Amino acid sequence: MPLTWRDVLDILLVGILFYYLWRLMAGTRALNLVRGVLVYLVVWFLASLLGLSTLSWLLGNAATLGAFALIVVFQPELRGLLERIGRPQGPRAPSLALEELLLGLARLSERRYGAILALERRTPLGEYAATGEILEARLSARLLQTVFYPGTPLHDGGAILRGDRLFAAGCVFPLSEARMGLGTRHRAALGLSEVSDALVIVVSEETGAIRLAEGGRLSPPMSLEALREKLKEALRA
Ligand SMILES: Nc1ncnc2c1ncn2[C@@H]1O[C@H](COP(=O)(O)OP(=O)(O)OP(=O)(O)O)[C@@H](O)[C@H]1O
Repeated sequence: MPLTWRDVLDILLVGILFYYLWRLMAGTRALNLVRGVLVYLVVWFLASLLGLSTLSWLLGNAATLGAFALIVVFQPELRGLLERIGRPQGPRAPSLALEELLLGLARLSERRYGAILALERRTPLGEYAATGEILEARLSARLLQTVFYPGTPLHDGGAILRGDRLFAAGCVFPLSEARMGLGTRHRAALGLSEVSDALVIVVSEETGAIRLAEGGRLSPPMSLEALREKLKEALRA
């Protein structure tokens, strides 16, 4: 059968689809899943090819059950994936009071006030804001210190920035499953960055170190200068 332009288009689109899926999954647990599924399919294929009927029957039946099990186990990743596919395009964030934010972070870090701050971008974080207290207050360095002052009812949990407003505080973020040798504050920052496009800043209570979680990756401790550049760049994109 001759190759038509439709076949070429078909192959091209499938290629692009796989390329984007691969990019979306890079650095997530889902990549291990894909490798696992590929090994499974190869073994299944070989079993059928060699006529190993019991093994191929077993693998065939387990595949149906396994598909449902995978949907349950990888529900957070699938959710993150679908969210990224459906994310609206356009400006990523309204104006951010960057210098006020950096000043606040500097104070939190000096004083070792543990903090977790999510900068909302295209993914609406309303459902996480609803787990805490809605503040809708103009962001200031002093407000940040007040919210994260140890012992206040709102210091426990994460805060959400929407543009130049501190939208909510005391919020519960989803915990990442990744093993990284850090506590729940860092796991919550990473977790939220896995299921949304938020930039999540963490200040460690133990060391005062500032890190940034974005797209399922947590940075090493970074200086305020580096964070300023990173935020400028990310919010421009
Ligand atoms: N799911 C969550 N969402 C938002 N914040 C959370 C969540 N889980 C824990 N936290 C915050 O993390 C705090 C516990 O931090 P923990 O000491 O376990 O973390 P850590 O990563 O070791 O950070 P640190 O270096 O600050 O000690 C809690 O008091 C709470 O404020």
